[in-house]
Amino acid sequence: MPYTSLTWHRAHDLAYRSGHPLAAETVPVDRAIGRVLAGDVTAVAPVPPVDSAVMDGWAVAGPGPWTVLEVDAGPERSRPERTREDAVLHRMRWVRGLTLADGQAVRVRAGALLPARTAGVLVLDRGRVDETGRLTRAPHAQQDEPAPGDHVRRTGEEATTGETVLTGGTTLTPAHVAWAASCGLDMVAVLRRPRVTLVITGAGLAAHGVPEPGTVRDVFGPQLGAYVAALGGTVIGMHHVGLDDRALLAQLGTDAADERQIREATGDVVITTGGTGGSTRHEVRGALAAAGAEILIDGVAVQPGHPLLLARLADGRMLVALPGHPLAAMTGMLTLVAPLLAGLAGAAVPRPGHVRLGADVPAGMRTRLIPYTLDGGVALPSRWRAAGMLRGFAEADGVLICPRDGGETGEVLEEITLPW
Ligand SMILES: Nc1nc2c(c(=O)[nH]1)N[C@H]1C(S)=C(S)[C@@H](COP(=O)(O)OP(=O)(O)OC[C@H]3O[C@@H](n4cnc5c(N)ncnc54)[C@H](O)[C@@H]3O)O[C@H]1N2
Ligand code: MOO
Repeated sequence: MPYTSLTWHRAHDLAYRSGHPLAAETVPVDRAIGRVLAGDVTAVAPVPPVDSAVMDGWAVAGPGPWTVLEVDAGPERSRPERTREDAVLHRMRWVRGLTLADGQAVRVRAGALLPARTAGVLVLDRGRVDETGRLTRAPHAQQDEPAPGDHVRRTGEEATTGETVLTGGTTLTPAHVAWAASCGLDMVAVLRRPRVTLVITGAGLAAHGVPEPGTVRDVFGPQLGAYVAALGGTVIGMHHVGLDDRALLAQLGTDAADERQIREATGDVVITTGGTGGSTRHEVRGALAAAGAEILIDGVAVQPGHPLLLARLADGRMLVALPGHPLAAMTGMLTLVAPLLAGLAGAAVPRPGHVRLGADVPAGMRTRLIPYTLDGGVALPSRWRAAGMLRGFAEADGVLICPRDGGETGEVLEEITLPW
């Protein structure tokens, strides 16, 4: 038996837990932002991989004064096309093979590789080189500087080879990806994004312009794909299904007979809109029953979005049926689709935040999901919050989860921040 009239929190939790994490795939690090790591990532080399200078100056060994060693000009010197980069690379190769003896120094720039046996870096304005190439400390420098290790970034000071540098389950940010790159990684294993098929049902849905009286402009076609993407899914197909064909919902999947149906059958989630409430309430449910689907949730105790459905199809895919009323569908995405996709993607459960009310909300029949705007740090509930309205949601900074008893100005309520 499906759960009926579940509380928002229980429905949200059940949707999260009903999605089993998908298989992993390996992707280049720079394509992994926003993806969820399939497992721990370890450093393939120490970070940093070599000792390097933090400041411009001289790498020195021994107490000083020092003789500043100079690289010879190199074999390419005579070549007219020799670039500055050639010279830098030539110098780098020279430093790589160099071991300083006590009393020797080499000029270095910030970030540059240090020769072996470097004790520390004497900062540029704290040393003087005379015309014979002899380096001494400037009059204002301390007599024992640089101290051992001064201005040196040591090999492995951030991470050692094999150390765990990112943990599985992390949703990768640009900063994570930069860190993975500096740990020497080219590829990372991430969980596959959930693949979603959209099925928009209804009669008289107009794709363009101002609809004739009695028809409606389709508001799901233009935005559900982007909404799904913002929640971490990938839309693999979008279908418009007329009223007479709602029963066809049952066929989207298992009995694939052509290439298109096979593609759909490999998806993970089906989202339908319309046909969930009132006179049409048997249409989607009937199609699901005919397909042998297991209905997990039939109705959530919220407004708008009460007639939401969550089902598991016979082939294992999950189906969310959203109501046709536009705001009810939009908030239904936050109630069931956001946690379902997070669960499938292996990401953490999206937890509600908190915000202080800037106006009273009267009591209602159920928990209400109310679009709000932030004004000076407090939440102003939108006037445009009925199930058929989109204006409040379009302007919103988030959606309040307002209890049945309502809320008073100054009270802190739970809220869901929008994913865009
Ligand atoms: N007698 C009862 N009537 C209704 C009940 C009820 O319990 N008893 N529940 C109401 C609630 S709550 C909701 S929510 C709606 C759910 O409606 P459906 O899911 O059946 O949606 P449709 O009938 O397919 O469409 C309703 C309405 O929504 C608009 N719509 C639909 N699709 C689109 C679209 N792609 N773009 C823009 N607008 C769309 C359109 O105005 C439809 O007429 O049921 C209540 N009724
Ligand atoms: O749940 Mo319905 O969304 O109130 O109109």
